[in-house]
Amino acid sequence: MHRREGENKVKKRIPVTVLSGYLGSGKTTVLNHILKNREERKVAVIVNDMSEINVDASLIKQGGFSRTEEKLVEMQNGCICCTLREDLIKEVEKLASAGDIDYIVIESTGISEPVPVAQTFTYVDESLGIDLSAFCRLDTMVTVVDANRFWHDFASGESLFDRKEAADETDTREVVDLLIDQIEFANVIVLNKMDLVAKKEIQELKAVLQKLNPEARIILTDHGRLALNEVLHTNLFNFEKASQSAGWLKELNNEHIPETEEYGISSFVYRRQLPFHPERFTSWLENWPIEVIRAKGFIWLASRNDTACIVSQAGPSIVFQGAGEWLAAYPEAEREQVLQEEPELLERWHEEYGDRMTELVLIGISMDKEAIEQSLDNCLLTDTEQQEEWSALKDPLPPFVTA
Ligand SMILES: Nc1nc2c(ncn2[C@@H]2O[C@H](COP(=O)(O)OP(=O)(O)OP(=O)(O)O)[C@@H](O)[C@H]2O)c(=O)[nH]1
Repeated sequence: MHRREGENKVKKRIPVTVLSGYLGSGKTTVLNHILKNREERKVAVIVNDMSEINVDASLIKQGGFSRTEEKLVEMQNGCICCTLREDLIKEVEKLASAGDIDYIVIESTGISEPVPVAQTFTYVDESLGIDLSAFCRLDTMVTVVDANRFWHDFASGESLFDRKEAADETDTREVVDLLIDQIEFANVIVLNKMDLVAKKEIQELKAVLQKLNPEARIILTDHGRLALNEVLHTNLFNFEKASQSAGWLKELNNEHIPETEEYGISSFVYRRQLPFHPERFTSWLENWPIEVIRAKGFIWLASRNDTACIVSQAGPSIVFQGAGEWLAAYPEAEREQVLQEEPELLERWHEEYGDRMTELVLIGISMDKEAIEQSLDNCLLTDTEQQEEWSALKDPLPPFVTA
């Protein structure tokens, strides 16, 4: 009896598809295509667009549906950007509780990060007293990629601010970082505008995207024409899984993704249990090998011996920051406690250095693995340098900003 009630409850939760994708990639085109082909489904739409609303309003009104059945909600006082959006939560709740809706499709702005949008559906907002997961469930995160602009945007080195597309003057995000976030968190990647790109280039780009996100389903489209079941009712979204689906993370966790030989796309992990010399490593960062398109991982820098550093690169954007202390730098009692609780950490524990280690995943096209490894090895402390006082080594990198 109880089980049946539970099942009914789950069935009633309205599935939600979120359309992300950089500005102009074709989100609205996909949305209009969904509305044109929705057949009997009663689809409500939430548009959160910084630019003018260009969802075909006639598609919303057409067909004699009442407003409760088909609804277009426009949210123009801001965007679903970097924080959880109170207005999004309220809108979704309003739509869901009005009933008589089969599906909700949200078009987020081209500059929104996907994780906070997804969190909107999984976290209870105590200040509002609303738990969206009681009304609806996130079904699919879709990212639309403009096949014709991808490499241009990827390599541009521009920030959203440079392009006058930033949320405000404090928004310093780089275009390429946003592209990567949207790709790495998607269940479905719609590689759109294939009519504008040669077939071979499309296949190569598809292989790159698959390497960046091995879990994602990739659909090739022109003018957003896709089968609706590829983006609606897929049941693909799972927060835990989505957070673990990035290609670099899989590689770091030893789930090597087979190479795509045809296009020379490959990946490897650079692992060493010796620290980098700060000057030589900085100079390596400044001369980043162009064939590496995405890299992320932990760095052990001799001059910051207690801090696990993180480097995250996507195209020309390289972010280097602190990620907390190595466990080996903890006070002894605390360290012992953690090691007791997580004994698997001991498997990689070095007698002298503990968990200090560089582990960097590199994904690229036509990479010369040996040459890259050699160039990184050249940055490691030499035997003589290991005898010196590491904290006295000149460190040209800026200090980490702590929140
Ligand atoms: N050639 C071609 N043009 C397309 C395709 N898909 C969309 N477009 C055009 O690309 C432009 C941008 O498409 P939109 O659907 O408005 O893109 P968007 O992602 O919603 O854009 P923003 O709302 O500004 O972020 C429009 O002029 C579309 O007609 C396609 O597959 N091929």
